[in-house]
Amino acid sequence: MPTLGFLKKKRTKDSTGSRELDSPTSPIKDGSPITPTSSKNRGSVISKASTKEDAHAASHSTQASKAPSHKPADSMNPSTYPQQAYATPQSSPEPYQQTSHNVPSIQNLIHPSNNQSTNHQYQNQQHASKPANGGVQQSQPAPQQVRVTKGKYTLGDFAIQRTLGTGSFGRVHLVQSKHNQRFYAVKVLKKAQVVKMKQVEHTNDERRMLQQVKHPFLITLWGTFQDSKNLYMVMDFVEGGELFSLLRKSQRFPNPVAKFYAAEVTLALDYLHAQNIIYRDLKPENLLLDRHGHLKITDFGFAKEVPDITWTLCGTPDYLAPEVVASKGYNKSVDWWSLGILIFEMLCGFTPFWDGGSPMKIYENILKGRVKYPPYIHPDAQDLLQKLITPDLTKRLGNLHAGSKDVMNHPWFAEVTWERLQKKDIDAPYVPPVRAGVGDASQFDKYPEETEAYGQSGEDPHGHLFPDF
Ligand SMILES: Nc1ncnc2c1ncn2[C@@H]1O[C@H](COP(=O)(O)OP(=O)(O)OP(=O)(O)O)[C@@H](O)[C@H]1O
Repeated sequence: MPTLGFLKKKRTKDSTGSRELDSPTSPIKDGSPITPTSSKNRGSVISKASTKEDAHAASHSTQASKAPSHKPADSMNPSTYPQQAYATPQSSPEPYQQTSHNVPSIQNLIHPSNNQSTNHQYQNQQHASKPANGGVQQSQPAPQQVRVTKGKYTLGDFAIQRTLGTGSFGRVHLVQSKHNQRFYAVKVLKKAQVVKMKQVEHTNDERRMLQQVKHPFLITLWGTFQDSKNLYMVMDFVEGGELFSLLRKSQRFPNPVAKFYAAEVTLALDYLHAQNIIYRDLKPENLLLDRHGHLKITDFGFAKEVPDITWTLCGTPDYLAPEVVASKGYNKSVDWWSLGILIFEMLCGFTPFWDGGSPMKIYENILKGRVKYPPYIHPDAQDLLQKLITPDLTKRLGNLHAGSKDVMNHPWFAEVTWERLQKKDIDAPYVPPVRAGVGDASQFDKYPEETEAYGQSGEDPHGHLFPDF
């Protein structure tokens, strides 16, 4: 039975990939709903493997695995989901005051938002007109031109504030611009660490990809710079915290809530794939909530522009597609597999191949490909999941001739009005309790602060590897 302390347990990320295991209990052995730990110890597999051998070796040695563990929930009655999930979260009684916004409702998916204030910034974007085939828009066109990040910044332009999150190579800080007083998030990467972990190419890719993309559900990069030790990426500060935290507090999401987030992710994947970008690291930790409760995908550390196929082993163990685990060449199909894992995790509170926490065990399970669907999953959702979490690339939805349209046209998404969703013209099921625009970081975990000063001058042996920063 989960206790308050259990759910409150700090999720720590670390660079060694160690994980906390609360219980070796298999998630759905006895059919009882389970709840995972709130410990965010599920990091990414990071390998710059270019051959099968490299990839296998890397999967055994360099993965930084952070998987959730699971415990049986005490009482989870699906009929009480909306109230239970949001009105009485187990880990924190305060933040989830019930408002008209945070009562999840299927209506949210089909009725436009009254909140016009969220729309203005997207209304000039191009949208394909609604086809007669069930309301799914065409894949979004690639932008006419690459968005150029604004000018060059320096550390002196910002007042660095608290840490919002940490990753394998550095951390993300809340900062305030000394010029316009606005708040931003700055990702600081230690160059030596990036080089040591053979992530130079991925880091340069991350910068390039982020500069290139512009979409309502993708993070905006405003600029980059570097000093002798660190790389800096200036992004929008996304105030509502990680979807991961909300999911752990809620244990699992009601069907319409999972559908809302899955639909926003689907639009983002559709956009990325239209530009031949594979995202490769889909998971709730990388999905942030903006002040209105809409998603922003962050962390493009593994995003890759790939017109055809690629072989790199990267991602997060629980979310890896079998073709990645088996070190076969792969393409955009891996993101659709991960979307299936994400939807499963949102609906169940645990990932389908989790088993005792060992990445090797997870990989074995992925290759076996057997998924047990708990009885509370809606039949339409299960049908979609079966079509996404399939090793057969000739059957995986999203990877077929019609691409993302097959996913968007699936019956589980039937009530989604994609054009309105794209314009954020549909109320989110949960609005984070933040004070907008004032640097309110209350939705983020607290981390020990960096002790080494930024902005040091001196020897810079790695600077030449990052010419675009
Ligand atoms: N733009 C942002 N606004 C607010 N918080 C952010 C933003 N970007 C990142 N964060 C926070 O910082 C955390 C780490 O960011 P990110 O995942 O980009 O780092 P990373 O070093 O690539 O991590 P990992 O090692 O898991 O890949 C995120 O999980 C999130 O909590």
